[in-house]
Amino acid sequence: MKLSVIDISEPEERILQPLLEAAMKQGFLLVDGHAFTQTEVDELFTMCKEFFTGTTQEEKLKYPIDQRNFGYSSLTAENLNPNQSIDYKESFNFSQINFANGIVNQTPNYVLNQFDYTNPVPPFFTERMEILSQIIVKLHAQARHIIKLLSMAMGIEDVNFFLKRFEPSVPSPSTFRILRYPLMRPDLSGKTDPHVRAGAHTDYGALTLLFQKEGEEGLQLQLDENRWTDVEFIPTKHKGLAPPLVVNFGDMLSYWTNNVLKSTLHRVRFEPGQTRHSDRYSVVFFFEPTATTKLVPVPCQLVQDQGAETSTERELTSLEYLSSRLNATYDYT
Ligand SMILES: O=C(O)CCC(=O)C(=O)O
Ligand SMILES: [Fe+2]
Repeated sequence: MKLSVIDISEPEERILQPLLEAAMKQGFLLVDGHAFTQTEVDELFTMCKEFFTGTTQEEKLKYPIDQRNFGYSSLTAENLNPNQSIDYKESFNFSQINFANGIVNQTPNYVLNQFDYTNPVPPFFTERMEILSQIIVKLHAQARHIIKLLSMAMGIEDVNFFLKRFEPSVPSPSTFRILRYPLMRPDLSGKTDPHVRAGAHTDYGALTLLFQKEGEEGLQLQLDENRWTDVEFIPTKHKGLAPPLVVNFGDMLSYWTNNVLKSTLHRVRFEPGQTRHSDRYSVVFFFEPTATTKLVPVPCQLVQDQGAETSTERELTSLEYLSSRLNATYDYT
């Protein structure tokens, strides 16, 4: 299936309607005309591969994922859909990011009151922080641009409504994540689908940005009950740019908008007939409102119409919402 492509370098009046439609109907779209060059994305993927394949397991395990969603998660540690499948992927998450400068593990530790736990950043990444920070700052800026377009498309009176709640230097639970899905997987107790790498899930947060890589298909969406479709690769229209970013909407944004914006079920699966010769790498940015943002329904007609019968008394913050979902996923030890 080909997703709608929204070129954010085009005039707003041309893209707002298709953007809103994709957000409401598919919950997934591709964003072209972004700020990433092919060269920098290639460099980023090379770095990921070097980290996962060039670091010993002993070293990786010095940075176990913690309650701030920072650190390493080993091959079978996270199960997105434990009833149906066992995931087979390893990842490293960076959180507590100051998006004004892209420095990770830096903003005041907003969960320190609850968990006095601080993973350091592995030397592999501190040595490469300049490239990483540059990418991270850009991802945040791109996500802000997309969410601003969305606020215009949704007809929110204050067009800066979202921008004010996604300030770069205010602490947020946003996370930058790199992943490796191994080509081969062992028979994990014979339980369920051996081709799954990441089980069916919806994302927990607001907006997810994902780099596409040619020849690295595997992401699938569920648009109707029990029908999975592959996200097909689509090249950019701009010379020198990386392919369009895959953008999807998570449960928090759906909740915040009384389900006007769709959070779509997706998974990563290597289909048996596919000619795949190597592991798959993935780089994901989870863009979240600042930690204390209250998720009271977004003030616009579209959302109000939808939520006539739901309470507007909600006081849950962005951090509370996300933490409860993450705590249900990980077994932090
Ligand atoms: O690697 C991918 O293509 C998807 C990853 C994903 O869905 C996630 O990390 O939430
Ligand atoms: Fe996801």
